[in-house]
Amino acid sequence: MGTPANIIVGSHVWVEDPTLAWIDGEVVSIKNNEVHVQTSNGKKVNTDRSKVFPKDMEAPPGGVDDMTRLSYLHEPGVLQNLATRYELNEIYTYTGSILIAVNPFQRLLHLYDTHMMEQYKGADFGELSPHVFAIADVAYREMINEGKNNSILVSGESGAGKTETTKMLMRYLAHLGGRSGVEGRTVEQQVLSVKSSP
Ligand SMILES: Nc1ncnc2c1ncn2[C@@H]1O[C@H](COP(=O)(O)OP(=O)(O)OP(=O)(O)O)[C@@H](O)[C@H]1O
Repeated sequence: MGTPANIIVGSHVWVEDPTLAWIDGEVVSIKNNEVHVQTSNGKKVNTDRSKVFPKDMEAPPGGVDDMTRLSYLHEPGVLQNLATRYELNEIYTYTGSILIAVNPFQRLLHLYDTHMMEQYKGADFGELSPHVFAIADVAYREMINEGKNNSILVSGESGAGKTETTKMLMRYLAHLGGRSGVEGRTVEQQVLSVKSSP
């Protein structure tokens, strides 16, 4: 995460904050490698130039749905984008072909209903809003088209939402399999019952 050299007096920047992780502010002076920043919450911070990151003042108010479109792909930029989207209940964001999911800690039922599954079925990747169904759809289609096994890696720290995400992936894949199966159970019921077995 290199720091661009174009930090000057008046630049809008991000600096580390012990409580908020990052806070935005404006550079008021620079002496050698020490940068003085007036933060938006009224503090004065003196820090090394290498710890000051430019803030994109032209970022769309609702954030971007693919982080490769961020002007600055640094930690505060990424976190700011995720937080902006999260406030709008947009829990999914792409970084290229990778999906980032932020745990909503609430049921967002509209995100996972049958109507939503139907929308993602066969849709070009990136055509619709970032979603776990889009990832499952691409993986499934590649598997069918190339006739090879495929995998989806779900990773994150404890409590991040891996189990929920995996459930949604399996539900979508089972939905694609769609026909009624043995003993009158749908493929979805069969797949989900396999997962919950001890
Ligand atoms: N997409 C989601 N929608 C609604 N709630 C969610 C979602 N993802 C996570 N949660 C909530 O967060 C809780 C923790 O998520 P989950 O069990 O999936 O985490 P995990 O990454 O599998 O954790 P661990 O590694 O500790 O098993 C869930 O019980 C659920 O309440």
